[in-house]
Amino acid sequence: MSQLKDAILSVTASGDKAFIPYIMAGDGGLEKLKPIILRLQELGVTAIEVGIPFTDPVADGPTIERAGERALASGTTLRKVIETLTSFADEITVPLVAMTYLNPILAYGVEQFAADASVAGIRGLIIPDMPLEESEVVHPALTAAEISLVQLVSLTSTPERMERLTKASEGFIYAVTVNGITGARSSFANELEAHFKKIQSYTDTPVLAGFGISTATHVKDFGSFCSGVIVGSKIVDSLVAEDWEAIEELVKASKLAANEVGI
Ligand SMILES: O=P(O)(O)OC[C@@H](O)[C@@H](O)c1c[nH]c2ccccc12
Repeated sequence: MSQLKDAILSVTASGDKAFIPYIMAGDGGLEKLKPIILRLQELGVTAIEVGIPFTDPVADGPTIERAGERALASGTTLRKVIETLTSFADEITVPLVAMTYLNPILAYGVEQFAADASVAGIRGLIIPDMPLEESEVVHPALTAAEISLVQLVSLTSTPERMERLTKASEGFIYAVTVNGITGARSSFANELEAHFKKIQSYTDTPVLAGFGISTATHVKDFGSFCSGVIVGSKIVDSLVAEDWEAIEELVKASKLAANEVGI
């Protein structure tokens, strides 16, 4: 069972698309984590991806990397993020998906991490530097704590690997939208449609698109052929600017059912 998957499926069953904002825990200080999470869930997001800052963030883009540097400078650690989340876990109504590299988890202790993360409201986990072949290091402890291990599927994966990653992915499939497609974003949706349909054909676990999604039009475009989106850099920038209107506009773009009937 996966609370994360269930949350996404209940959104798509109602005709809307899943919307998962990414935030960097500790950007602006850890005291901001609670108000940000509570406000995002009030806006109607499906889940929240919570990034844990790391000194060697090989998979992060420049915006996320800088946010990570700010978070580290303010003293943020995996342990402090979990403690902070736990302090208001009873107010968290959406599943949290932690995004952390493998090292901090190993340093914390895999079993202890899984148990503490679960109490903190973490229902999914993305470990971008852990290959599928090595996931047995963490998988049993995560399963015991009912935390879904989400796999990233990139455009460059071979068909065999794509199928393997897709079938192994829990909660949802994180389908990476970009690869050599830079600049003109207006056309990327069309090119990716076939790729996404292929991924979805392997599984009934929802496929979500992430990377480079920054406008309401992107959200709607991707929503037309997958189960929803993950938005990172645009959310991080908007939080720094305290531009909640921009965030609200993106979330609204995922509410297709409401838009159709004009409410
Ligand atoms: O920032 P973007 O282009 O909106 O993409 C989301 C991405 O940043 C976020 O999901 C993320 C942050 N760090 C990661 C590391 C690996 C995979 C994904 C991530």
